[in-house]
Amino acid sequence: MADVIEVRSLTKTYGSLLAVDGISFAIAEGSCFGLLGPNGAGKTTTIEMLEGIVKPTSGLISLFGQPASKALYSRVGIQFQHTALQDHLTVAETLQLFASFYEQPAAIAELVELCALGEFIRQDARKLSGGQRQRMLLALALINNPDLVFLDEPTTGLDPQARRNFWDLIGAIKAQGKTIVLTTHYMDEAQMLCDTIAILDQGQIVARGSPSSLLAEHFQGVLVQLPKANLVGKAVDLAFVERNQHIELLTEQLDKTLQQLLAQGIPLDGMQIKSANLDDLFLKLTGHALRG
Ligand SMILES: Nc1ncnc2c1ncn2[C@@H]1O[C@H](COP(=O)(O)OP(=O)(O)OP(=O)(O)O)[C@@H](O)[C@H]1O
Repeated sequence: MADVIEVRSLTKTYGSLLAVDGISFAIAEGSCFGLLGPNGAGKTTTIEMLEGIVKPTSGLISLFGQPASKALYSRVGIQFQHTALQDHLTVAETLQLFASFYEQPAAIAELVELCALGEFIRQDARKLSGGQRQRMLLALALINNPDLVFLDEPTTGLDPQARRNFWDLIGAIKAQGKTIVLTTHYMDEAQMLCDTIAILDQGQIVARGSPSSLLAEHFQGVLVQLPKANLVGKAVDLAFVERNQHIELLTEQLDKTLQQLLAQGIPLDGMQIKSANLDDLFLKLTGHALRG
């Protein structure tokens, strides 16, 4: 499949600060690509360079197989976290206003159905719930019928149900063959939606691939977590790492590990067994937690 975005040695400096440090990656057509990382990692700067909003210090960005140019951005839609909306317009009027900016806008009725805006289409666009507002902003991002859509933390602040509804919506957009670039602070969201992720840390990509292949590559087995209190006065003869209030062991042989713990007199009360997730991956790769 063709690459919709190709980035080579992309760098952005602000004075002496190297915000994005020579990163390279490609995003395949029709895929959902997630850019992840802690605060200050360089995600927004990277996305804004891809969106044509911030000028790179150096490096190359190709869109749809050609060097990025103003004309190619007509095929791009962007859902901003903060979009200025005009006062006293309903959702329907806001959609019509944004559609009027384009020669060939998407069919509004289809967007209303896709983004489930029908229930609140006559409401003031500035007086919507968080989930409703995000769905409307997504419809606005799709109003020029783009082939490539940027979603910047689209579910931040939404309740779990509204987040899940939004995930379904992203799935529906993907099913239309559009390519999606997503930033999110929610690792479950990235794991659920993204075909490929890149984890940024201090301006560099520290891991890139599909969530499942990255997890399989870095974690063979399961994680066993035990409260630290269980270890008081015991000498543990197994490799583990300390987390906040518990220790964590990675094992491929769960039976054997549990037997070893019991043989060393370590109680298993409060034990949890889990598969590694993207938070664990980030911690392993960088030595610090993805969220503070
Ligand atoms: N316009 C700017 N001028 C100076 N420094 C900037 C500017 N924009 C970003 N930075 C700095 O560049 C680094 C990367 O910032 P960026 O906003 O890209 O990170 P981020 O990963 O998006 O973080 P967050 O999750 O907090 O939004 C940070 O150290 C930030 O302070």
